[in-house]
Amino acid sequence: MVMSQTESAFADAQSLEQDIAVSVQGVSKNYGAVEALKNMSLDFPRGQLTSLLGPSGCGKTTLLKIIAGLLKSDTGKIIVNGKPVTGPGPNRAFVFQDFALLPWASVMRNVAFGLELRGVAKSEREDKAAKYINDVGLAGFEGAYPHELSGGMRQRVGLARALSVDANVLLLDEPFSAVDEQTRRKFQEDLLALVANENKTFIFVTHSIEEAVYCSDQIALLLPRPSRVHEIIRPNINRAIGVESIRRAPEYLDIVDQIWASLRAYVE
Ligand SMILES: Nc1ncnc2c1ncn2[C@@H]1O[C@H](COP(=O)(O)OP(=O)(O)OP(=O)(O)O)[C@@H](O)[C@H]1O
Repeated sequence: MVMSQTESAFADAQSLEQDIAVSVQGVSKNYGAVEALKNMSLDFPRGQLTSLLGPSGCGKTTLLKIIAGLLKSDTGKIIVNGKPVTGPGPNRAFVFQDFALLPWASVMRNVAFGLELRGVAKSEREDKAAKYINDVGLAGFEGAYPHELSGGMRQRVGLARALSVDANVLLLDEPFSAVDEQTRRKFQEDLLALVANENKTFIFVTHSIEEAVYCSDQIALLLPRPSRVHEIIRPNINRAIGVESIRRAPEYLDIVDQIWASLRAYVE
């Protein structure tokens, strides 16, 4: 039997054997009577971008916070680089939805802030911050303050700060939700370049099926009530054909349709 690309995207995920950076093992979390996560298990391959995709309320942010060590699970454990998570740690950096920048500090200080908290000397932290300011496309804005920047630029500051602390796991909670479509697309390209060049593990919450299929090595499709991993999909998009061709390619559109079919019942 010949498998379609869509079928093989789903099958590949099952036969995957890889170096796992983050492993979620039997994690449950209740908020009072609300079962936000129920016995969830999920692995995140090292050096890859995994999206958490699913309808509102399926526990994506909760899972991200538990991985970050900002929230305790009721049952189960999180293993990062082979060790159980007991709280926040330097191997993970969180990029918040609202970017969480210091309004009174320049771009340079904001980006270097994580290193400042760790006691890294000023010249060393500014060298490092300068590299990531450049990598996220903000060269020339080192002295600007958050209120002088657009939403997209502030988001880049948040990302540069997360990159500069040398965490090998980056947790991004809907980083593209507050920006216009054009900025979002540019940012997706930059993110893909970072994934290719940085050998870091990216865990990325999104509501957008198209974005998940375009950007991800792996998509964990979560469904609610009770929240669970419905499917793991590896899109295997050939990015060499260029953005515009990808967005029209039948294999890309097939995966988008198949995910939409799974989600439809929960959003109508
Ligand atoms: N602090 C809290 N107290 C009570 N209930 C909460 C709390 N945080 C989240 N919840 C509930 O837990 C469930 C999962 O929430 P969570 O924010 O993790 O979902 P999500 O998939 O990230 O949602 P969204 O896509 O809307 O951001 C939801 O039903 C939410 O209302």
